[in-house]
Amino acid sequence: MYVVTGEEMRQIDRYTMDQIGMSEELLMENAGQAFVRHLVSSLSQSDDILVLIGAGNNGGDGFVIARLLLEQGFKVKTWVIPPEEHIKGTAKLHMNLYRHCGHPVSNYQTGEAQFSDELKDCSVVVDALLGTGIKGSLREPYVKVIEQVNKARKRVISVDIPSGLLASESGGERIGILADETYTLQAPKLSAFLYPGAGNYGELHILDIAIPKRSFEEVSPHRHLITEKKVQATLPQRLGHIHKGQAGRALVIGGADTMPGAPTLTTGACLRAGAGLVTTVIPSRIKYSVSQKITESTFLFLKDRDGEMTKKALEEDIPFEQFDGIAVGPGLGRKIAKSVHPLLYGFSGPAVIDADGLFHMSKELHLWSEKPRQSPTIITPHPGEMAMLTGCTIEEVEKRRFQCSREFALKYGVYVVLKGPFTIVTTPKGDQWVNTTGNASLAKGGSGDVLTGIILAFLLQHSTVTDAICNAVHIHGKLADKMLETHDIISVNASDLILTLPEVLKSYRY
Ligand SMILES: NC(=O)C1=CN([C@@H]2O[C@H](COP(=O)(O)OP(=O)(O)OC[C@H]3O[C@@H](n4cnc5c(N)ncnc54)[C@H](O)[C@@H]3O)[C@@H](O)[C@H]2O)[C@H](O)CC1
Ligand SMILES: [K+]
Repeated sequence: MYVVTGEEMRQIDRYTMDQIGMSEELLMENAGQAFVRHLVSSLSQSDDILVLIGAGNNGGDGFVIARLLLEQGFKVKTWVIPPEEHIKGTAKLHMNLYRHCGHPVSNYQTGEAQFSDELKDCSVVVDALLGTGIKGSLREPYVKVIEQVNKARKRVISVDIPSGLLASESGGERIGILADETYTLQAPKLSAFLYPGAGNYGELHILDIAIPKRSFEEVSPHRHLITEKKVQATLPQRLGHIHKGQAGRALVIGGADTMPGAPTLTTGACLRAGAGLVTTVIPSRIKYSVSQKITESTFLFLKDRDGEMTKKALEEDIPFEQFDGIAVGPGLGRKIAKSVHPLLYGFSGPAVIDADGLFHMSKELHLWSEKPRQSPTIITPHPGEMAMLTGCTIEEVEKRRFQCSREFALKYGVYVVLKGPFTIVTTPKGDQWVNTTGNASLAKGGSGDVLTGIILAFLLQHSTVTDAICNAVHIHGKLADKMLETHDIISVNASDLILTLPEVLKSYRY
């Protein structure tokens, strides 16, 4: 499943029409058919449905939807919002088809007062005002109508995208329909995953309107959705004759006097996610508090200063060659200078850099561009850490989540896991994967440490790095979703996620 910009969707449509030979009329009919097929089970014959039609092809979809609903006996009022003569091309063709069936159209331009009354009295609004063709700031009469719809607090269902939003941008101050559900056509658009606009989408559904795979392959968008099906098919298997060394020897480096919990969580998650052996490297001074909490890992206690492991101890006292993969950073501390590149450069396995590890990395980026690692490096920044790494503000990172992480991944040859609602995984070649699991309970200290542990464990058990990371991100979100079945959203702790791993992983087995 691809994730596309408005421009890519236009190219895909063009290819489908010009090269495959499917007409726009057919695609529009398919869009309306698919929309109605999915919607009818949640509608009742007593619903009063208002279909709002704009000037472009999104409005054309609206005419198909209105016709099909009327033919099935639903009560539908169809409102054309711009002057009717603005409706052209394929949308006009479907308007005529609708009219030829004997169905009536109301015009907002001549019936504003009646529109307000009907909006007040309806139970469902179908938003077919504007789709991916919108440019620049929203013009009248759309601004007024959208504000009115948002105030009316009806069940609102948007066609393709909530009208007013741009397909590829985050929304910001834009006025847009606040939908309860959005039925997007064939492939989700970027703005479905970029806040604040993503909040306008409501529940996102993806409709198959029969655009062939070939059209997508020709345009080849580099973004994909992480799907449950793919995760299920690629989760690590454990063979009967395997021994613990073959399930991956993991090294977790982190912790400081003020942060003993972070490496504890990473280690716990790494064990629960299947690593065969885990060694936790922490400063001597927290050895009792951490080792008491983890039964199954072994430890290396390093010399510390000001409660943190020293640069010298990190570089000289760890037998890196004994391990298959590393996670460095959780609770590592920032008080004294450390360097991540020399630790990892000669290491032959995958390495995950998180939290304070990213802080130290941000001070030595020249090293990473001069000497990229041969083995996979995975960084797991939240937007604040991404801002630190790129020199952008957090707002800029949030607005340009896809671009920002891709630019960084390409420049430094690393995998980037940009965390947040809809975490984006980017490969060093620039392919991107968007995650849709998880919820706001993860906005709590420690949840990132758990993710790092799962990523490390999966890296040691999967045959491809991208699958390992995508599956870890997906399962981590799923843990939070599972927790909400029994816990309130504000009271899920990071350690609860680790306890939920066995049940969630089991539910993914065939
Ligand atoms: N994806 C597909 O395969 C299919 C998509 N369909 C639908 O088509 C729309 C895109 O249609 P398009 O005609 O390009 O654009 P819109 O309907 O979004 O609107 C264009 C319309 O809006 C006016 N306009 C532009 N900018 C503004 C603005 N800032 N303020 C007000 N008005 C604006 C412009 O003048 C045009 O008149 C897609 O989303 C799908 O819903 C096909 O139906 C099936 C195939
Ligand atoms: K719309």
